[in-house]
Amino acid sequence: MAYIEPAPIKDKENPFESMMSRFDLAAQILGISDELYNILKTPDKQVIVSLPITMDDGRIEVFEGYRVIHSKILGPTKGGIRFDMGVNLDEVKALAAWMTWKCAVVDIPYGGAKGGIRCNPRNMSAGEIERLTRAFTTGMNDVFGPDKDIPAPDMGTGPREMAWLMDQYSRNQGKTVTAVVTGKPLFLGGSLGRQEATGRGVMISALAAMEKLQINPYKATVAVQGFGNVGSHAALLLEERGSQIVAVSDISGAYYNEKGIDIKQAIEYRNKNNGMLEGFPGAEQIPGPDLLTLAVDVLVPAATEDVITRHNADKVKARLIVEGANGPTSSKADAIINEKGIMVAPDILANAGGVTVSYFEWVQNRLGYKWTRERVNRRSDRTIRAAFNHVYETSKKYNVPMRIAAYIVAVDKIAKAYEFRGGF
Ligand SMILES: NC(=O)C1=CN([C@@H]2O[C@H](COP(=O)(O)OP(=O)(O)OC[C@H]3O[C@@H](n4cnc5c(N)ncnc54)[C@H](OP(=O)(O)O)[C@@H]3O)[C@@H](O)[C@H]2O)C=CC1
Ligand SMILES: O=C(O)CCC(=O)C(=O)O
Repeated sequence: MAYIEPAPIKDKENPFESMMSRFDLAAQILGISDELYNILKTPDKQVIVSLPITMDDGRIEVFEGYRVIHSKILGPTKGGIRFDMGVNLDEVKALAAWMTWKCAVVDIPYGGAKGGIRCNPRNMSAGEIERLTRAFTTGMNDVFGPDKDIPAPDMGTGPREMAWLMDQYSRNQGKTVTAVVTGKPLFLGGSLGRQEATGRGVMISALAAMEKLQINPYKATVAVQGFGNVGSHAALLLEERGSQIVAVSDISGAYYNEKGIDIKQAIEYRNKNNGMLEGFPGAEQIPGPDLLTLAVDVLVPAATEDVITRHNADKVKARLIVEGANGPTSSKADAIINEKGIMVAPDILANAGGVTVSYFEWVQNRLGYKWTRERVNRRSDRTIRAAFNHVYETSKKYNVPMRIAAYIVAVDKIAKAYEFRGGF
């Protein structure tokens, strides 16, 4: 079947619409039935909880928390929890569906889910964040479970929040249940390698794509948007493989040095500077959005959704985009990026290193055993490389861009699972 660009969406895009337009196209190419299409376009479950929290000044503030279970056809559902002011139901629905596709692309036995709380963790004390995390966990007591739905970190959350979640769930159950959440601190059942796993998967995907494009990683220049868990580890690991990271950014702006940024120095600076790059002396500050249109070989958007849009896609100069973030390219931008011949290692492939090592963490928790860092890295590198090759071959087979190929791989697998399980 010939490749057709996704149908343009009339009004402003939102992440759910962006996700759906790619899913629609993959479903059309695969010729999946209307019945199955209808099942997959609607999440299995959407839960919203109201969370009244006593703030440090004695006021009671009410937050809204979400968990969306997209599909459990391939196993218990998996997906991170985001603390951010932009969290809303449509975003969480898109992120949950992306988890379904992502787990299928890397062939791990999970369905997809995602959660979040609309809040600004930067303006909250550790005590307030802890109370919020515990209240959310209790609110989701019937949703979470090591065989049902297993959360993990995402934007604005990390091992600290996962420890509180594990502790609160365990208190509610009257026993310690480490396997209810992944991305935990090492001494509480976390896995070696999970912290850097998403960035590592980005690095492995970038190297695999550079090989296809015949870009020498030792001569490649890279710009990385977002300097949190994913962006900073991706930058460090690509630098270690010989590439020159010429720009990094966070919410304070972008930092550019044509001779290359010392990423270890940037990480140390950020860690001492309240988590921010602001004032970083190793580079010149430029406006944040300019990072996306720099003349580099590789662009790694690793911050948030819809940063490459129809408004700036024609100005992107990179030959390769490796998506560390979920949904950084809007579906309207896809057409422009494809027209320009830019290869995209899509989010549901390139950032799947995180959920892959989360799966290894869950396996270790259930075995009551600890793997070495080498074993974790070896297995996750192998998983991402195999997934990359599968998606690349699929893109050749159907003559479609890598993103649509990744959706085809995922939707095909899930369609078969529904067909074989039946029971409707
Ligand atoms: N953590 C994980 O394992 C996984 C994460 N992802 C995805 O990767 C992305 C980043 O997540 P993660 O690294 O965990 O989140 P973090 O909260 O650790 O980091 C987010 C980073 O992005 C920056 N940022 C946010 N908005 C912008 C913006 N508009 N322009 C530039 N920088 C911005 C933040 O800056 P500041 O600190 O100044 O606010 C911060 O540096 C998300 O899309 C997430 O869903 C995907 C797979 C797994
Ligand atoms: O590690 C996980 O289980 C999920 C990570 C995540 O939320 C993601 O891949 O977007």
